[in-house]
Amino acid sequence: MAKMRTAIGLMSGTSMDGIDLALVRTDGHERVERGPSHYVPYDDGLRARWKQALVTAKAITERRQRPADLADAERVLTLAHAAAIKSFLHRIGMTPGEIDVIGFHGQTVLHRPDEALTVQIGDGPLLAEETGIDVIYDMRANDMVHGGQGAPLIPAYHAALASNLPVGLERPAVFVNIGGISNLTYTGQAGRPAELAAFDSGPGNMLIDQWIEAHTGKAYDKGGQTAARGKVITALAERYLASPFFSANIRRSLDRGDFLPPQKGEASLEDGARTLAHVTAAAILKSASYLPEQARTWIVCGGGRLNPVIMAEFATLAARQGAKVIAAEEAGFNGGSMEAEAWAYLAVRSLEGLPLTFPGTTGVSEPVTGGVLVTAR
Ligand SMILES: Nc1ncnc2c1ncn2[C@@H]1O[C@H](COP(=O)(O)OP(=O)(O)OP(=O)(O)O)[C@@H](O)[C@H]1O
Ligand SMILES: CC(=O)N[C@H]1[C@@H]2OC[C@@H](O2)[C@@H](O)[C@@H]1O[C@H](C)C(=O)O
Repeated sequence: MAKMRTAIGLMSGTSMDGIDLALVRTDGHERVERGPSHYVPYDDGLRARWKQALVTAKAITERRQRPADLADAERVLTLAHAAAIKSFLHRIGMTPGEIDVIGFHGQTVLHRPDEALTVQIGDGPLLAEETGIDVIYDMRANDMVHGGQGAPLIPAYHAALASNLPVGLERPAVFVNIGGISNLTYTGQAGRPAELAAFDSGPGNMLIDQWIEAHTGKAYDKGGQTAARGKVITALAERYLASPFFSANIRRSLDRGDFLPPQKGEASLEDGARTLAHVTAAAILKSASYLPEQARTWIVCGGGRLNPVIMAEFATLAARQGAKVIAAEEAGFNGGSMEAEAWAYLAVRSLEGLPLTFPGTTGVSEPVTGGVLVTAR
C-alpha cells in the first residue's frame, strides 16, 4: 500500500483574487483526508500587478522567457506564497518538518494550448528555499508536451472524491468549478480515472468581474446583488453562446482573454451583470452536451457558487434535464478550497510518479505524470 503523505496545495486562480491553501493527507490514490484550509486575499496593488503581468506575458514565445518586469512579478508572487505558507502553518500549529511536500500552481499568465504554450509564473526553487519544504511545481507542462490541453488538472482529484460520494447522491455526478473560467468533470458511475471526462466549459466569473470592475471599481458582484436587479438581454447572451468554442470538434482549454466583457454602453450595469450570470450558467450546460451522459447531480465548487443568480439560473436550466444542482458543501466538500486540495493531492501523485492527466481529461495521448520536484536543503 502506498504511504500516506502530508501535503499543502497552493492555488492562485484565474480570478487573481488571492491565494487558496489546503492541507491534505493522502496516498495519492483513493485515500484522502482533507485538512484545514486558508485564504490570503491579494490587495489591489498585487491584483493590478498580476493584471499587468497578463499583458507583459503576451510577448512570450518560449515558456521560460520572462520579459520586462515579469521576473520581478514572479519573485513577488512567490514570496507572497511563502508568506501565505508561513501564516497557514502558524495558524494550524504545524512546522515545515511535518509537511512532506507543497503543490505550487503559481499564476497562469499565458495559456495557448493550440501552440502548446502555457506559462505559470511561480519560482519553485525560491519557494522551497523560503519555506524549507519540498515543492512540486509546473504541473501543466508535461501534459502539453504529450499533446494535452494543459488543463484541467483537477479531475484526478475529483475522481478520488467521487470514489466516496455520500450515499443517496444520484450518479452520474459532475463536478463543476465556477472560478474565473468554468471547468467540469464527469465522474461516471464509480469515479475510476478511465471513466473521467473533463474540460473547460466556458467563462465563469471573469466576465462578470471585469464588467463590475469597469463600472464600479469593485472586484466582483457580491452575492449577485447587481445581477439580481437586472434582466437578461437575449441578443447579448446569444452572442456569447454562439462562440465557436461551444461547437468546435475538440474541447479546448481556455485562457482569460478568450472571452471579453461587453463594451460599456451595450447594457446597463444591472442588465449586463444579469446577462453574464446567465451566460455563465448556460455555457456549462452547453458544454455538458459533450459529456458521455447527462448529469443527475451537479456539484458546484469555486466562487461562482456564492453568486445566487448564477446558481438559480443553473438550477433552472439543469432541472429541464432532470438534474439537481448542489453546492459542494451539500456533498460534504469545501467548494472554496477544492482546487488547493487538488494541488496538494497532485503533488503527492507526482512524487509517486502517478498520472496527473488522462486522455479523457486533457486529451493527452496517454496518462502522464507531471510536475517538477525541488528538494529543500
Ligand atoms: N460572495 C460572492 N458573491 C458573488 N461572487 C463571488 C463571491 N465570492 C466569490 N465570488 C466570485 O468568485 C470568484 C473567485 O472564484 P475562485 O476563487 O473559485 O476563482 P479562481 O480559483 O481564481 O479561478 P479558476 O478556477 O478559474 O482558476 C470571484 O472573482 C467572484 O467573481
Ligand atoms: C491554464 C489554467 O490555469 N487553467 C485553469 C483555469 O481556471 C479554471 C480552468 O481554467 C482550468 O482549466 C484551470 O484550472 C483548474 C484548477 C484545473 O486545471 O483543473
